[in-house]
Amino acid sequence: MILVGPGGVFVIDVKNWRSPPSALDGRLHAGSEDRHQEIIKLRAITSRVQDELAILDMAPAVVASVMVFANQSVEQCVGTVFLRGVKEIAPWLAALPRRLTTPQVGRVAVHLAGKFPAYDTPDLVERPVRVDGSDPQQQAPSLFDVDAIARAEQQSVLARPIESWMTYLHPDQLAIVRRRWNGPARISGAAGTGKTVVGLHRAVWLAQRTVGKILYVTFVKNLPRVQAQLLARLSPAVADRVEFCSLHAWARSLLDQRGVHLRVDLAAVGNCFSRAWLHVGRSSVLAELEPNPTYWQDEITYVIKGRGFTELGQYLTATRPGRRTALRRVHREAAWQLYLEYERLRAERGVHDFTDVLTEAVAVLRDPAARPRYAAVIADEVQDLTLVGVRLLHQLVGDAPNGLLLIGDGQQAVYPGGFRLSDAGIDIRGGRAEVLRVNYRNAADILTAALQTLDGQPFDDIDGTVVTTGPAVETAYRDGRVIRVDAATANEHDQAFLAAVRQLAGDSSDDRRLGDAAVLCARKKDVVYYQRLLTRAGIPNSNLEDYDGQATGELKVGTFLRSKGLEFKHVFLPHHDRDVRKAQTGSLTETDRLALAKRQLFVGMTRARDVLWIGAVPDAKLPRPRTGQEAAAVPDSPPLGSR
Ligand SMILES: Nc1ncnc2c1ncn2[C@@H]1O[C@H](COP(=O)(O)OP(=O)(O)OP(=O)(O)O)[C@@H](O)[C@H]1O
Repeated sequence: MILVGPGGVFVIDVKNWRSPPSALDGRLHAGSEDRHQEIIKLRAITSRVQDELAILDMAPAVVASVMVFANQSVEQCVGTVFLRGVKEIAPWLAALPRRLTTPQVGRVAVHLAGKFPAYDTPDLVERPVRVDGSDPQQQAPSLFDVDAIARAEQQSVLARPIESWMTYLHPDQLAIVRRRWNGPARISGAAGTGKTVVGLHRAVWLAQRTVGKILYVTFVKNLPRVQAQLLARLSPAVADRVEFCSLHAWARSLLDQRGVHLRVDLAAVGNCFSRAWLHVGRSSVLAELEPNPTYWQDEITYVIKGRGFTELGQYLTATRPGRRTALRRVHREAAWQLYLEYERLRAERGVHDFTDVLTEAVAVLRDPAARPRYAAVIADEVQDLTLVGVRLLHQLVGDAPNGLLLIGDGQQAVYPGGFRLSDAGIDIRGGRAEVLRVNYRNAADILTAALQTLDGQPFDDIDGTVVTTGPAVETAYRDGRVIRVDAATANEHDQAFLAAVRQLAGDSSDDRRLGDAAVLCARKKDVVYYQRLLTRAGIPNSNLEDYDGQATGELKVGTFLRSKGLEFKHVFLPHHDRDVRKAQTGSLTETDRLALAKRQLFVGMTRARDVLWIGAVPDAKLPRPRTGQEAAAVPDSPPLGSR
């Protein structure tokens, strides 16, 4: 039976077993008898229904398999199949959040009725008879608990409605979700084109067709929580089959399980770098090229260690994707000396940085027996991983069909440096590079303003090409606006900012408008500053680091980096251009600093769906560029891979 309702489409198989159903080792049993074949048959029909619904652009996640048991009380899952007793089924269906409107239910039902014609059944006239002659209609217990269904319906009404993308996809998105690749694949596309949406649907599709776990990793540490929430709403049946984790957390847990304990201490490694700079960096040719040691710290993190170089020869001949400042041989030799000194001091202190965690995990996984088994690995925001990180993921599934999926957009790379997939031995040729082109998130004015910030600057793509033109992207039409405030002083700027936030909150008790808004800043210290300012003004706010995707009434405050992959109806960017202006130091590495600051700002701007507020104090004097020595004492970018 196929049931279509507001909660989705359900392929239902009704069983009348004597023994209670149960799941043993992931297989369906009736008492002690293995009846898993029934699950396989049901899944096969579900898959046919999914194929038919793809014609209506409907995502596979909409279709669920359910086995209903007469005479049994059961509420559990076997793989992705729901088992429900006849008493449980109705309240369960009634409680589901609404996915389809009434007209959509009608369209889907008509379409499926045409594809799956009903069996002819003889007209049965049911005439229950009791031997004692009493009227069974009067005495039979009701099939459903009407109160329970009413309570469940109430629950459904209160539940957040399912977003449209959880049900319907663009034909290009849907085709990618269902594609069969014979090796690693990659999805790219400009901001807001639904890359993560496709990644989540793909995870569901894979989970429905495999038995192993799917690993879904990203670089940012708060994003996995949000993505896990989304997947649980998209397809509750597969929620425990998909493991969401940041790459570093995953690698650390792997090392812990294998008994390899590293002492990751960011303050200590930062100190090791500062000392290494004082010993061998600041008196070298490096300081002439760029006196701010942060640039060289990044060179070690993202280029030398991030790409896993172990010999000077490798570094001397390497191209440096993501960094355009030309380094001559003397500079590379000096950077290598700085790296060696840093490593010496680090080893002396017995501390490790984040890259060490990934490098060590790669070493552990060289032994195939040490590799955890995954049916597939999906990496989101892949442009922010280092080469070592991508190698680690590739080790887990190799070139298996549908094994590795890399999702990302080089234009949104927020860390310096980069890599090419070919350096990781990953080949995506042969129709395994997909591009998405419709932006669903940003109002057209917001996207235009964000692209103007980038000013057409080229960026290095992980496929090894340099992209020099803006992305070909259409916006799905939506109203929205960009509000620009140029203030004369910082105080005036902040007053305008607070007035805009207050206006958003209004005087109403509806705190949802604040809850779907964020204040994004380039630096952590600005986050602290704006949280204080908001708190003093009595505006409820919370740090984006603590956000897990659950709706709250608080205004979120965080850095551009923490906002990766997220989106809000309203976004405020106080002093939005400060880092871009600061990057224009006139130093020889200005191109790299400027490109990075612009990409980070671009990420912040493209988090806004409807309204983007951007403040600036155009005439503000910026602090003079620091000398190498001062900067060494106060690192101004994430220390050696802090996330
Ligand atoms: N088919 C769709 N129908 C309706 N909305 C969609 C669709 N696909 C995506 N969206 C909307 O676009 C938003 C952006 O999608 P998503 O976060 O997946 O984009 P992205 O390409 O990963 O973005 P970014 O790279 O900027 O983080 C989603 O939250 C969703 O609201």
